[in-house]
Amino acid sequence: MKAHKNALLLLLLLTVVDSLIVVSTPLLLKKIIDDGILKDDAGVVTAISLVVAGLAVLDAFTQLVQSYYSGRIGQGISHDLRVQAFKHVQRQPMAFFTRTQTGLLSSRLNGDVMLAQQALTTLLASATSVLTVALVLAEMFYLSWLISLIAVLTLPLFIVPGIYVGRRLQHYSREQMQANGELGGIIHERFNVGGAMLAKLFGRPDQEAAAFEARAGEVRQIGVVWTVYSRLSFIIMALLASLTTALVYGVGGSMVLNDVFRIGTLVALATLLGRLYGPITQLSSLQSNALTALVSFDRIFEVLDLKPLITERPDATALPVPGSGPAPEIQFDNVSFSYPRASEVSLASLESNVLSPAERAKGTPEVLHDMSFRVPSGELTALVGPSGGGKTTATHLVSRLYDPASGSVRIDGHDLRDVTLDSLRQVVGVVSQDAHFYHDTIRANLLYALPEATEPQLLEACDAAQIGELIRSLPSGLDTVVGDRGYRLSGGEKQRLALARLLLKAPSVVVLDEATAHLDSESEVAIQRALKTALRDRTSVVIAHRLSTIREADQILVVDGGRVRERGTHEELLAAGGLYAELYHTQFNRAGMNGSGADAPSEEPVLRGPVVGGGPVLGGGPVLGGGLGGGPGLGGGPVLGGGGPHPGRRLKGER
Ligand SMILES: Nc1ncnc2c1ncn2[C@@H]1O[C@H](COP(=O)(O)OP(=O)(O)OP(=O)(O)O)[C@@H](O)[C@H]1O
Repeated sequence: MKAHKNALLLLLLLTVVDSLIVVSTPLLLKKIIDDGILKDDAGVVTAISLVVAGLAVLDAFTQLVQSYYSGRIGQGISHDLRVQAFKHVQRQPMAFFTRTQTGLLSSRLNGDVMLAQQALTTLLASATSVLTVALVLAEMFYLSWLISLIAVLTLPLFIVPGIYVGRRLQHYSREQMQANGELGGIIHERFNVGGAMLAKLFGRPDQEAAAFEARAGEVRQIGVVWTVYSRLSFIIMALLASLTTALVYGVGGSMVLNDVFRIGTLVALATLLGRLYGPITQLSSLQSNALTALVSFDRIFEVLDLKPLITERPDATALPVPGSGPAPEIQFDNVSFSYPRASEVSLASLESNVLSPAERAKGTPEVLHDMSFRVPSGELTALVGPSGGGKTTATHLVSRLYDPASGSVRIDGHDLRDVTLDSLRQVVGVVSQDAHFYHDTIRANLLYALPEATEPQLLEACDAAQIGELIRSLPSGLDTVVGDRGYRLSGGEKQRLALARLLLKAPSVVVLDEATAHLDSESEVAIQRALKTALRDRTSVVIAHRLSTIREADQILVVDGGRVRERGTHEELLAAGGLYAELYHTQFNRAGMNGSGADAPSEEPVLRGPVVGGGPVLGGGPVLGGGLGGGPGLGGGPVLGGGGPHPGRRLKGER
């Protein structure tokens, strides 16, 4: 508000000028009639008419400038709010985004800000009416107290319905906003690429359309009631204004006949009355506008008041920049963790399936229990284990998407809660299984990691990630647009592009969720090569699904039930004959159905060579590309060659 102080002062000044013009015109009209027309003085009539015309033009100009400034203030405040809310939501933890429905959030950040701004602009305009009303009433009392009293006595008839209608409007505004937000949420969820695909494969379009229509019907219903209420106040006021004008002419006319005052005074009073109802009408909607603004501000501040769960300490220190020394080591010290409860991280009104407050406050079960391990500098630690064991959760703690409930996660001895978020982001690079890309060019998506990267740097990273040749073969090269969420790239291409993005960022710690089933064998080979480059000299934690990666690991952690059950190298763990050995045998036996024995030493770890599909998968998902040890495996025969692109090929979906 401070930033808009000057504009506000100017607006106030313009309001004074406008109000003075409004009250001076009726006095001039009185003079034209009483001193000009009634006294047959053409000079007075002409002169004063010209002054009235001049004032009318000045008034029009004043009002124009007034609306510019009130608009500027309203828009300025909404701009500040919008930007502040965006930055605030950026700071929210992942848990906020996993719970929040995007459509509702976007309606909050867009729709509510817009409504608040509209209401605020109208409010500013009508607040200026207060001065006009005061001056008009003062002048009316000066001209005739009786007629003014009649006018004042009618005021409650205007204000009472205004208050009632305002309350109803507030109620329906809130309902309308919520319903619109939910409608937006359905559209967003059903029509983003993932949702659209799911609906095509599993959905029942007729039922979905019917459900949507029912929801849209509710929006229509609320909209109709809202429109009626918003018109109602104006209709009542227009009616009352007409009735009182008739009354004033009736009473005032007989006063003129009885020589209480002259006709000029009656015309001045009638004109003033006309000028009174305009601002009063505006003032009576002031309340409903104020309420609308309040509702919207309330909804925006509800978001702004949500404290981010992950924050940076004021005295946080920066981790050493990548490349300034050996890669740091990672340490988990007695880490226990449970996902935050709903009430801690999100707002009930932004979730589609609203839980009761008691359910929202209920604690969630512990997912990681007293987990301790060390990933030495520059080494690779593979996390394996059954699905739901806590591998992904553990990796989330390394990039501080969440904080542990007890114990600590350290990078080079620094507790992550004590380091700056910015430096942590520089040090830790993450590649998830289903890497996300913005609906933009490949170039823009890569530059997201390193905005100052040159074209040769971009291509170099792409080459190292085994995707350079493919990109060069595309008609638009780096300027090819990847579809929404990268849907025009194959799974393997996406992971390689994600690796190129990681290489550009050049973090010293890499957290990687290895791709599982959706890769063709060609991609597998390319990915493994790319991985080799990406992980070299970096401290890495990999949720490993391929035996080749697992065998490359300096250390394997078998994570099950939120605990590290076993640790060691592939050979050590096999020899120990525990859970790892069991997983290995069952998975491998499954992969090598065509006769490769459980311990067949034949599969070549892909990380080491250009050839060969995969081995068995530990910890989830079927295997693509069979092991060399026997037969084709689950997903196809072994592959030779480096997985390069076919010349001139196009992206998925391109014609
Ligand atoms: N956002 C979340 N909120 C609440 N619980 C969660 C959340 N994400 C995961 N969990 C729970 O945490 C436990 C561990 O899940 P996690 O994803 O870490 O397992 P995982 O070992 O990575 O499994 P997978 O191999 O299938 O990916 C599971 O019981 C899961 O249901």
